[in-house]
Order: sequence, then C-alpha cells, then structure tokens
Amino acid sequence: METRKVKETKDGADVKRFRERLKDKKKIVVKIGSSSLQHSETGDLDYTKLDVLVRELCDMRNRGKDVVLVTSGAIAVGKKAVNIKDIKHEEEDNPIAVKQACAAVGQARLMMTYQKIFAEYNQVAAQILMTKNTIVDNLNRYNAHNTFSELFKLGVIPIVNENDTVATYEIEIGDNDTLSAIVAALVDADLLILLSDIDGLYTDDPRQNKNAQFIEVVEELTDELMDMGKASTGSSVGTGGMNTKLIAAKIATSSNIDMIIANSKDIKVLHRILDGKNIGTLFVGNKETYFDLPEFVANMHNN
Ligand SMILES: Nc1ncnc2c1ncn2[C@@H]1O[C@H](COP(=O)(O)OP(=O)(O)O)[C@@H](O)[C@H]1O
Ligand SMILES: N[C@@H](CCC(=O)OP(=O)(O)O)C(=O)O
Repeated sequence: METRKVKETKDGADVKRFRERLKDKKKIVVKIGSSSLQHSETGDLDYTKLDVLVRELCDMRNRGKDVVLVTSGAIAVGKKAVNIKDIKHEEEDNPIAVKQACAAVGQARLMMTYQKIFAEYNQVAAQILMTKNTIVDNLNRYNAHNTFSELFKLGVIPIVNENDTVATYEIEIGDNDTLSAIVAALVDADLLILLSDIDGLYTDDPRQNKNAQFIEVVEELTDELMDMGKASTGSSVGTGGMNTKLIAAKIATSSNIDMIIANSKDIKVLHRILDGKNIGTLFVGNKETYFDLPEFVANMHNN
C-alpha cells in the first residue's frame, strides 16, 4: 500500500478545491507513452487499451471538450513491423537512421490503428507531426496554432507526435512528455494529462526505493522537486522517466495549465479525473508566471 504525501496548500485550504476545478476544464491534451501502448511481454500493441483510450477521448468530445492526443509508439511499432528487437547504438553505423526508418514505418501503422478505432466511435481524427521548428519559427507556429483551432471548430481530435523521420531524433524535442506540454501551451489548453506506467510522482523512484512516498498535489515546482526526477531513467521502452515529466510540468504550470500524471493501467481514470476524483499527481497551474514558449524551445537542450 502506498503512503500518500499531501503537500499543504499555500493558504492552508483543502486540496479538494484543485480537484473540483478539473470538472470545468474545456481544452484537454492527453499524452500516452510507448510503454503504455504495448504488451510488455511481446511488444505488440495492446488493442484493448487503445480501444479504451479512444473511447474515453471520444466521450470527452461528447461532453463538449476540445481534445488532443499526443501519442508515442511510432518507433516501437515500426521496430516490431520490420522485426528489429533492439537498436544498439554501439553496433549500428547510424542508429538514429534506424530509429527514423522504424518511425516512418510505425507512424503510419499507428495512425491506421487509431483511425480505425476512432471511426468505430464515429469520430474524425487528424494527424499533426511536429518538430522543434514548428514552435521556434514564427510563421510555422502561427500556422500550427491556426490548424489546431480549425480542427477544434470542426470537432476533430488531432493526434500529435514528433516528426521523428525528419527531426534529428534525440537532439530536437526528443520526448513526448515535453512535446505534449509544448502542444498544451501552443493550443492554450487548460489541462494536460500524462498517462504513464506509474501512479504519479513519488519522493523517489518507487521501483528502487520502497520508502518513496506518493505526492498527491504539487502547488509549486521547487528546485528540490525538479531534482527528484533528474536521476531517473524510466522503463526500457519509455524515453524520459520522471525527469521529462517534471520538465513538462514546468512548461505546463508556467503557462497556467494544470497537469496530472496518472497510471495508464486503467485508462478509465480519464473520465474520473474530469469528475474531480483524487487520481494521480496534480501539478497546479500558475497564473502569475509568463512563459515564452518559442524562446524556451529554441534553447531547450542548452539549458
Ligand atoms: N520520483 C519518481 N516518481 C515516480 N516514478 C519515478 C521517479 N523517478 C523515476 N521514476 C521512474 O519513471 C518511470 C516512468 O517513466 P517512463 O518509463 O519514461 O514512463 P512512460 O513510458 O509512461 O512515459 C516509472 O516507472 C519509475 O520507475
Ligand atoms: N516519438 C517517439 C516517442 C518518443 C517518446 O517520448 O516516447 P515515450 O517515452 O514512450 O513517451 C515515437 O513515437 O516512437
């Protein structure tokens, strides 16, 4: 049984009020990682999970919300399709090209699967592939923003991933936790939900430290909290571990967007979160900060 650690609110008020306001969120970005989409034993797609994910997203649309899905999985699905088990950097002449080739195969397959399931719920979905330049270049950013706005007006759910085949993978945005927060800031979302292979943020990696305590709410991302993720690596399938989730939290909360990390083992948590239930770790958006998105993305890997 996990020990829950509830951070006191600044004014001592009940943390429940932060959960209550989740009921009113209108524009929601949901991110799912590769490890959550696959069966861990075989690496094949978990269709049951994908089905529940799509159903939850369509139901959010039916509740009148604007919804974006940021999905990983292109490389993992591509690797499976061309029968590559491991991309070992020391054994490949050009490991990045191998990953990019896998992404080219896998992205199309992944979208095919999503399109099929979204169609079952009579929901139109779109694909948006982004690179660092989509945000840094003013005209690109303006066009991307307008495209999202039009898709929302049309009731379409945009499905986003990094354009791994043209991005220099690992030195551009590189992970979808960060990408999802960037997307949330770009579209002026009011909630970002990261579905992970863990319940939320702990005081330390609970897989390494049995005494790690669960943190229910983070009202202020202190340096101490940011350091909590730095040593982490995450699963063998996932890219960023907790570090990239905390970077995402920094981007989101500085843009006044609430963010939640929740466990993807039961994707039905999505509607429960929107019902104000106490699930996952909630990072509270900060109204007082100004966040310069293009500036941040331009300097991302220099920080
Ligand atoms: N402080 C922490 N709190 C929670 N999980 C942590 C922490 N530090 C490291 N981790 C690890 O990060 C993992 C989640 O990252 P990752 O595997 O990249 O997830 P995903 O593929 O879902 O994005 C957890 O399974 C956990 O082992
Ligand atoms: N863009 C890559 C995923 C990168 C990524 O961040 O993966 P993950 O840590 O599983 O969310 C892909 O689609 O394979």
